[in-house]
Amino acid sequence: MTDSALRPAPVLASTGLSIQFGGHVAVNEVTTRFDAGTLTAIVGPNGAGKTTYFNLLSGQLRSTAGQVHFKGEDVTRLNAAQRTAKGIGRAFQLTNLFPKLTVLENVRLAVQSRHRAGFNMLAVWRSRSDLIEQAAHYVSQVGLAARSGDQAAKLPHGDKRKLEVAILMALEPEILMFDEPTAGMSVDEVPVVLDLIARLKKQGDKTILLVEHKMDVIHSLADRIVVLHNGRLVADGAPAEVMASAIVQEAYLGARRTRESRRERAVAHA
Ligand SMILES: Nc1ncnc2c1ncn2[C@@H]1O[C@H](COP(=O)(O)OP(=O)(O)OP(=O)(O)O)[C@@H](O)[C@H]1O
Repeated sequence: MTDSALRPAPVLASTGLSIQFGGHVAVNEVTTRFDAGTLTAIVGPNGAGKTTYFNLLSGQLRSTAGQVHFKGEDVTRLNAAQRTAKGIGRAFQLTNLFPKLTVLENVRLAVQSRHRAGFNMLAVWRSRSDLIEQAAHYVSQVGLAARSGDQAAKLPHGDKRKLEVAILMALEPEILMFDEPTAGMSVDEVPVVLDLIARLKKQGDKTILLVEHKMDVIHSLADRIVVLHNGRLVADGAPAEVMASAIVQEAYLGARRTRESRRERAVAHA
């Protein structure tokens, strides 16, 4: 029996996935799979196509070629809401918060929408206090219990990002996608969100995709790294192996080194 015959079916897979904006191919025939219970970091230089690839997986963008499969089902033609209902959840950078509602109300709406998405008729009879209790659980998991009654709009940036994570958790998706979850956070806020992602990973039943620039974050969390460069997948494997590969040194670290050496030269000349 071959290895692939022994391997369980992936939770999410892309096959030849591509998108073109005018003459520019932002994601170019990306074929890969994401297995249950793993955390994959998607890395690459600025403009490599990471966010666009995320948009194609979650349905925010329609591909110009290729397919997306979720648990074996072709979801390529489904829109973002339909994919969310199936279990592909994505934390949005502040765009899915209701600014006038409180922290708890925002999360409660996510809990409610999950019950409706499952066509759970019992949900109709579910008491309001039950929904609130569930919402409060997620709010406290992200460390926002003290801010439950605050309006989302009035939260500092870091707390808004935590609220996004609470909303995502409340949807209880099988796949959790985070696009630079700590971007714009202060140094003391970063560990809270990373700890949350680490805890989600420890549960073992979630498939997590993470676009991240911070190498220390990737090293501490990722089981696997996928590298995009100019829209193409150029490396895919265990973190140590991928980071040591010549193509990554060239495509990703090379770009960073060039910036660093430019900075060093500037300092030397100063
Ligand atoms: N809607 C769009 N229309 C035209 N070009 C786009 C669009 N979205 C992305 N692009 C282009 O596609 C390429 C990939 O962009 P993308 O944002 O996916 O890169 P990224 O790897 O996420 O970059 P960063 O790390 O800077 O966020 C870039 O050249 C970008 O300018």
